[in-house]
Parts: sequence; structure tokens; C-alpha cells
Amino acid sequence: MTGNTVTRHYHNFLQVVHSYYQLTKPRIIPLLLITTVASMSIASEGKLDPILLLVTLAGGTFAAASAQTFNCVYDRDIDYEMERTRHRPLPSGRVQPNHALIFAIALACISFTLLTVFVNLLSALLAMSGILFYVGVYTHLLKRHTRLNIVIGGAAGAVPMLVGWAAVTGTLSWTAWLLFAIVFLWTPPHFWALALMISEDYAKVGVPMLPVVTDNITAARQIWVYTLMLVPATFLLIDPLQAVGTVYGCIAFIMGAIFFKKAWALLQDSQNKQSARSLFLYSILYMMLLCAAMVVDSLSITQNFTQAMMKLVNG
Ligand code: HEM
Ligand SMILES: CC(C)=CCC/C(C)=C/CC/C(C)=C/COP(=O)(O)OP(=O)(O)O
Repeated sequence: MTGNTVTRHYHNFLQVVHSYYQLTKPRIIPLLLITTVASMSIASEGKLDPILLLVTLAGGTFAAASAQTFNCVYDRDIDYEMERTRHRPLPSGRVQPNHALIFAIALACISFTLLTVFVNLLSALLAMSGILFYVGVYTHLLKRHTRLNIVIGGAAGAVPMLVGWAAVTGTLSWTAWLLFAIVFLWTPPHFWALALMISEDYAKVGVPMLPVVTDNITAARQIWVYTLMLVPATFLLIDPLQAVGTVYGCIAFIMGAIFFKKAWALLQDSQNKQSARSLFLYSILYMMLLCAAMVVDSLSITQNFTQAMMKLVNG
């Protein structure tokens, strides 16, 4: 083989690896992992075993990547029709559907094995149920058939919170379900804000996203309703003397107020794509900072400070 041929083979190999990487919709996975870290951090009250953290995140990454790859296989017909998704590996013909399917199954098997062997069975089963729900319920049953697709399907995106909790404690508690509820209530504003920007694309392929089957004002009203539930739900986690206190409380209030402001602005002018874009981008920052604050508080830096202050105040 000449040097040129070796370089060409190497280049082709990198392109194949990149295509498989793209099948996993990698830009979404970090935020799913951030929610897992937050949940693990609260569950362990800041005393998180770094090895357990790494293995759980690896298992979560493989599970989410598997779910997204299955979704890419199932949706390859509509992905071909939409401008935004046309260049994905399957519609553009860079990966064969049966190869993608094998890849998705392999990722799920790796995830299940990692979590079962090195973490626990509950976390593994939860991750698998996340894949099944996202693929079977959201992608197959709901996405193309009902405007409630995101509302119900959003449960899949909230599963990493449960995986994180189960990884640390081996069970699920009320706090775990509250964390689940926070991501569940966050998903409709997150997604409908985006859908308001790209509703033409979804309309073209007949996917009944809320702004497609109703109108912008109805979608903006629904976003407002979910914001009204989301922000107070985040406050339920505040407990100054326990895992989540001062920093989280401040972030939840301030970031919640900005969420209200942006959702209100959209409600006032639901045709304004700029307002929708602003809310969509903000929703991501919101979830990131909320989770970061959970981690900071559960590391007990501020908890110790609050307890010291309380002692001082109470004499
Ligand atoms: C059923 C629930 C959800 C739906 C339908 C949905 C849909 C979408 C879509 C269509 C995009 C645009 C991606 C693109 O440009 O191709 C997006 C972006 C994004 N989503 Fe969601 N999402 C959901 C839940 C979640 C959850 C639970 C998380 C994490 C906690 C998340 C995190 C993100 C992030 C970080 C981006 C930005 C990615 C980028 O930088 O382009 N999403 N979402
Ligand atoms: C624990 C575990 C396995 C969790 C998996 C949860 C998961 C993969 C959530 C992602 C949600 C998401 C980004 C949907 C994209 O919607 P879409 O596919 O309809 O978007 P599209 O129009 O871009 O294809």
C-alpha cells in the first residue's frame, strides 16, 4: 500500500466513525448527563464515589446514544424530508439502516452490562426503560400521531434523573420523583419554543407538534402553563438544612423569574421567532445552572455555612 492509500483509508475510517457518532445526536447527551450528576450528587449528599459517577455516566451515555440511534433509524423517512435533519447519516446514505440498528442494539447491551455489573440492576433497568419509552412510546406511538407527543414522551428525557438516583441508593425516593418531575415539566417549554421556530418543517412531514396542529398563541399559552408548574416545582426541592439549600434556592428563584419573563414575552407576541429562540436557548442554560446549583449545594459547602449562621443567629 502506498502512503496515499493509507491516508485515504484512514480518512474514510474517520468519516465512518464520525457518521456513527452523529447518529447518537451527541449535542443533547451532555445535558442529560448533567441531570444525572445532579441527581447522584443529591442522593449521595455530596459524598459521591468518583468511580461510581464515571461508570454511571458511561452507562447513561451509551443508553442515550442507543435511544437516539434507534430514533434515527425509525425516523429516517421524515428526517430525509426536513431541511434541518436531511444531512443526518441515514437520510444522506452514509450509514445503512441495518448497520445503525446493530449499532443501537450494541450500545444498549454495553449500557445494560456496565450498569448491571458495576452499578446496580435498578439503574440498568431504568436506563433500558428510558430507551424503550423513547423509541416505543415517543417515537413509534406518539410522535406522528398526537399533539401530546412531547408531553408524554418527555418522560423519557427525565429518566436520567432516576438512573442517577438509583445508581447511588439502589432505590427511588420522593426526591428522585421530584427531580424527574422537574425535567418532565421543563420539556414542553423547551421543545415547543423550538417547535415555534421550525413548525414549517414539522408541518411538511405531518408531525403534529402543537404549533403545527393549533397555532402559535395556543402553543405560547401552553408554554406559559408549563412554566407556571415548572418554576414552583423547582422550589419544592429547597431545604436549607438538607442537601439542597442556599445556592440552589437563589438560582431557582432568579433563573425561574427570567424563565417567567421570557415565557411571558412569548405569550405577548407568539409570532416572534426571536422570542421563541431566546426561550429555547434559555431553557438549556436554565437546566444546566439548576443542576450545577444542586451539585454545589449538595457538596455541603453552603450547607455547613448555613448551619453555622443558624447557630450564630440562635445563639
Ligand atoms: C421528548 C423530549 C424532547 C424533545 C422532543 C426534544 C427535542 C429537541 C430538538 C428537536 C432539538 C434540536 C436538535 C437539533 O438541532 O437537531 C433539541 C435540542 C436540545 N435539546 Fe431537547 N428535546 C427533548 C428533551 C430534552 C432533554 C430531556 C434534554 C436534556 C435534559 C434536552 C437537551 C437539549 C439540548 C442541550 C439541545 C441543544 C442541542 C444543540 O446544541 O443543538 N432535550 N431538543
Ligand atoms: C435514559 C435514557 C436512555 C434516556 C433517553 C432520553 C432521550 C434520548 C431524550 C432525548 C430527547 C430528545 C432530544 C428528543 C429529540 O426529539 P426528536 O427525536 O423527535 O427530534 P428530531 O426532530 O430532531 O428528530
